[in-house]
Amino acid sequence: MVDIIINKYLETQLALAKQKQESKQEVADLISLKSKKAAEFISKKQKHKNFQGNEDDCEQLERKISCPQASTSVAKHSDEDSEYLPSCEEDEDVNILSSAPTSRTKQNIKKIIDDGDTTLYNERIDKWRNSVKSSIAGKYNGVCISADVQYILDGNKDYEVTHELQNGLCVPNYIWKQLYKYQRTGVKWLWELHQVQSGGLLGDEMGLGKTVQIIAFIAGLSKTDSGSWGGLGPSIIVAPATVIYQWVSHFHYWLPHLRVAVLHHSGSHIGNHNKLIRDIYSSHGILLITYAGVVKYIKDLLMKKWHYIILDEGHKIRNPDTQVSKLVKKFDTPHKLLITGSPMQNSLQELWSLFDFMRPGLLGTYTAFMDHFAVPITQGGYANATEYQEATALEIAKALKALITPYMLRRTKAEVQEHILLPEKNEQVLFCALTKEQRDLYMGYLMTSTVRSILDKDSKYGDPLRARVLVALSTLRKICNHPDLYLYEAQEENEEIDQETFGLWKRSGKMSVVHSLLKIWLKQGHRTLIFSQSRAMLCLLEQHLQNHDFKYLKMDGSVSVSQRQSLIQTFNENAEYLVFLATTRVGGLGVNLTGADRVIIYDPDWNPATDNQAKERAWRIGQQRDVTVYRLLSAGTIEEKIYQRQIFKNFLSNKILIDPNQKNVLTTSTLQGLFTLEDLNCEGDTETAALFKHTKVSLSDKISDKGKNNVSKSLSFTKRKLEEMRRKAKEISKKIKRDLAITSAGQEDPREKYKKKRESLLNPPKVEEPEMNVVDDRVTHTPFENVLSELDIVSKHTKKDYEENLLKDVLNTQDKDEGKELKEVLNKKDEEIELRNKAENEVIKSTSESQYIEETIINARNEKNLESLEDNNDKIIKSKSRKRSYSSSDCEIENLVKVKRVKTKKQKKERGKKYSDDDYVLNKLFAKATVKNALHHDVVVGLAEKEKRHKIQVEAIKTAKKAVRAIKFSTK
Ligand SMILES: Nc1ncnc2c1ncn2[C@@H]1O[C@H](COP(=O)(O)OP(=O)(O)OP(=O)(O)O)[C@@H](O)[C@H]1O
Repeated sequence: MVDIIINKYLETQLALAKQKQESKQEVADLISLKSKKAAEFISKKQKHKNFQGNEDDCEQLERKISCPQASTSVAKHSDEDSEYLPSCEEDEDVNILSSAPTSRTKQNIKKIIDDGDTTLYNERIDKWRNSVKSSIAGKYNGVCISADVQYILDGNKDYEVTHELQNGLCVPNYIWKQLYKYQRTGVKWLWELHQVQSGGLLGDEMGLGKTVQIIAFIAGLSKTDSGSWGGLGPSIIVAPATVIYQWVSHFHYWLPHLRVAVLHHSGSHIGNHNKLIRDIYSSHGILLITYAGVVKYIKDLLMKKWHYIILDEGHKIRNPDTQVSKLVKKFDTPHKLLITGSPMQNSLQELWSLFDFMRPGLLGTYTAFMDHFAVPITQGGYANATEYQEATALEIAKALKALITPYMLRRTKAEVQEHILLPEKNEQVLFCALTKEQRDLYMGYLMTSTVRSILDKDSKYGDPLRARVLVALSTLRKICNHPDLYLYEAQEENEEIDQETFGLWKRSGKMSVVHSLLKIWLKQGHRTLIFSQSRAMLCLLEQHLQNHDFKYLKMDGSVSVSQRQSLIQTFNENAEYLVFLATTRVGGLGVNLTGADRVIIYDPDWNPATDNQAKERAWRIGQQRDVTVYRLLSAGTIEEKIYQRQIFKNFLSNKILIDPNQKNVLTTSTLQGLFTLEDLNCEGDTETAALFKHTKVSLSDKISDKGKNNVSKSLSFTKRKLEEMRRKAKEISKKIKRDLAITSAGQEDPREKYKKKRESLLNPPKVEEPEMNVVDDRVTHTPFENVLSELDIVSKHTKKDYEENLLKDVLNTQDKDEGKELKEVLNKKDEEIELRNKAENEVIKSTSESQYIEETIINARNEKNLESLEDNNDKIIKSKSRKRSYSSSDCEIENLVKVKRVKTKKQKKERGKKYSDDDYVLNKLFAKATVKNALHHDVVVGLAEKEKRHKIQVEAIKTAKKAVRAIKFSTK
């Protein structure tokens, strides 16, 4: 009877598997009707909508989910949050110039005041002088703290003395002495350029103090009587809006006597801007201006001859065709400096544009450069390049590097680590599973007419392909972030949203990861920066933080420029704020956010530099704690493709800036490839994880290995005790056999029989392809298998639960009569199981004991004051009877058979010590199956294989020489 039922069950399962296989081909039918309808509806709506005009949506969304900080009177800014579209050149305050400064943050944030207003400037100077006087007299008045005042307070007498460089630049001692060695080299290099009347590019990695080096150099100029200006002449610094006030505060600290005014509506100057330009010009001060400001005031600025023009985050002019790039090149001075930590981001033409500003002609004309340098280097960079192309690319890259090296100074953090002693940084890419809802929406959207029209070569749609592709990609990215960012578009204007479920973290794979991370980090005492491309996503994250009582600050394009720096300072100085939310474009550039030691990059940008800039906000001089960066990617989606694109771009810039020998592993991607949802491969890897297998973080291995090592090293039972344990295990094993023999006398061992059946159920004939589930079996099984090997007998208990579940499943799949029969069988089975339980419990007891013993010994090994393992073992054995049960209710995660270990308080504490915070976090994420794979980002981007010697090398060198000749010729 049992046989028949089980056979029937098997047949049903096979039929189900077959059905599944068939239905996979018609995946459309699997998609929930609601999602499909929504996808079509939104797709239609998008056709009538300008794909960039989603600022209004964002404002509305903020109001609808009633973020308390959202004000209804917020001025509309089209800021840098270009919401998922490839990076553009716009400055972030293009529209802010004409609008009144507004803020949605209710925190009491103090504004930083520039020297635009003459009276305020004079007041500041008076305060500073008094502070200097009082500190010299040993009675510091506590009013103004600047570098020189601090220097005096530190007991230094030579605050007025300067350090003279070769050929006369005199840098005040109080600055010079505080510079790191490599920063002094930087100042010397700037002075050399100055003497040969040349511009240059200071390209040190983010956070190495480029601002400080520039200020030290300016301080030197202001103290040096040389050149036609007799020292420092009036100068302009152009910077992104967010960092304008950071410059002000740096100048006020390092060089307090200098007048520094902001030409922006947020500045302290009131009235005609020409008056401010005149004032600053005549006082040989510094005029700070945004990139958008340059466009606005260019005529008035060009009326005067300036001593220096310095572009901070100068990569803003990387596109030679933008208005601002063309305008900044019009300033008539040889002293042009460009500062950026990301000199090359997407393509080689960017490098040309930067050099065209500060060293015009060095790289020839644009066309010559593209033809002879950019094209061969890029071509040779693809994985499918011929050997000749590769060799040529290498030689030309070397030649280019040699050309630019004298005018570009770039040091990496690794190179100067011995000076700055930065803490460790751990950067990983986490591949997060989509939720079922996201997956359905994603697949649904891939089948809409919008996507079909893109992929259909004979499409009759009239609008340009690029625009349609951008709309579609942006939609897919929204789904990856949170289903509601997408579904929201389907709502009518006045429709109220369901406050209960709207933006719920559980509905998004990546948000679930953020939720887990924040919970753990709160306990571990970390503070976090979260960057997203999109203001709308930030809104959902904000709502989540409010719902969970996280204290946070938020900075996006709607925060007024004058308050951004104060907001940053508030976060850095005030540990009660646990999270700083920012859009990547506003908060990710140029600012110091060292108050945080954890960074989450929620969604990837097409431009790797944007994400790199963002993560560098925390890992920079001033950071005291180890930093961990997590880049979140939705597995199998467009986000993986974006990440791959980032890697290629990184490779390209590394080839020029670091090592021309760098080799690429990526091929070009097709349009079709962008519009797919990739499944995991047979090894459970996402596409990118498979490509960069060697960079994978395999935490489960790490932990189990650690465990194993510890166990093997720490097994120091006495011979007598080991014998005792072996004897006990044998007894138990005999008892089990006896019990089973009684229950199945004369029959084939039902346990064996059932085991066989179960095996065939668990491993049915290969008709079914692995399907990518919300919970990733493979990831969850890996740790499980590792645990199995360690806890062989214990795992049987959990396997047994699985068997029971399988049988229960049968009840749901059969019709009623069969169900009755099955119930009877199940009851019988239950009896068998109960009997077996009894027997196995004995085994489990002993195993849980030995497990407990093992763990305690591992922990005990780490104790400094461990008396003796012998004594400890005795104690453990005495207390063993108290710690023994494993129950199926311990299984917390869907599809995951998890063995919960029994832990004492002491063990928990020790465990914390044993694994780092990051290991613990990843372990949790893997266990929850929200993360499928993790890669070490640094290893992925730093792929530097040793170049093979090619026979055609000589030929390549010749071509490179020709290219250099062509460039030179083109400028004549
Ligand atoms: N010699 C120094 N002494 C003390 N602090 C320093 C020194 N050099 C740099 N710093 C501090 O290090 C931090 C980073 O410096 P800065 O903002 O100049 O870096 P950056 O290279 O311009 O970064 P980014 O490229 O991100 O704009 C700042 O807080 C700065 O005050």
